[in-house]
Amino acid sequence: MADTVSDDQKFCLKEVLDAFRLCLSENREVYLQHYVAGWRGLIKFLNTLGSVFGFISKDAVTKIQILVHLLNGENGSQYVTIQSMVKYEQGNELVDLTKRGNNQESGCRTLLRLHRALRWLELFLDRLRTSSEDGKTSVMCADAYNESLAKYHPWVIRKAAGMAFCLLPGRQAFLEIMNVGSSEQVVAMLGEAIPLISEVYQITEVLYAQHNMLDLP
Ligand SMILES: CCCCCCCC/C=C\CCCCCCCC(=O)N[C@@H](COP(=O)(O)O)[C@H](O)/C=C/CCCCCCCCCCCCC
Repeated sequence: MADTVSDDQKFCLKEVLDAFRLCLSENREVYLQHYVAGWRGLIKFLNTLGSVFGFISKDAVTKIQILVHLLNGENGSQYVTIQSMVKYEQGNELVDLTKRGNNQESGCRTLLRLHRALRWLELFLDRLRTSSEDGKTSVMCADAYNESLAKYHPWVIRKAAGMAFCLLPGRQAFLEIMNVGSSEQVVAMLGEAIPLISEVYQITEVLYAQHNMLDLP
């Protein structure tokens, strides 16, 4: 029977690993183009999980589209790295710092939402990597969410997310979707990917803290 998912829509952990590796420049700047590519790869995974996860995927896609639009726009050269984006948007008063105003779709605000989600991803993947064969992905996902993203979400989103987590496939099926090979191979690749994701997260966190932008509305 023909495969209904075309190859470029299929999730591949290696693709995500490569994107996050390419994110980092020699002087520890973060290339926005590869950051976006990493998220695009992750969304493919989300899309394999069914329509219950559609509201999460939709929000992530919207945010990625905002960043792609800025990258491809007339000021695209200012958006090559997260560092240059922050400098440009702050220097030109393109960021709403305390309350939502004219810049609701600034690159800085949009990326901050994905940045917070990246912390969830790091915590979740680390649990997945170190869990036993009978570990429950729904619990790992919920614990990682409660430790990171949940504090930024209103009750209704937390509730919907919690219900969706209960429908996650088991650990073995989860590892198979990664398209890497045996469980051992997936675990080894996660061991490579997590430090890269963590480094990108830390660099962004420090940058946003230096510019007092960790609480953008
Ligand atoms: C290595 C592969 C294995 C893991 C693959 C994971 C794939 C995950 C892909 C995407 C993750 C979702 C990213 C969600 C970004 C959410 C950003 C956000 O916080 N948005 C909220 C605030 O935005 P504004 O209103 O201020 O513009 C927005 O309100 C959120 C709406 C949607 C709900 C977000 C719930 C997030 C749950 C994260 C866990 C995803 C579970 C995936 C299960 C594998």
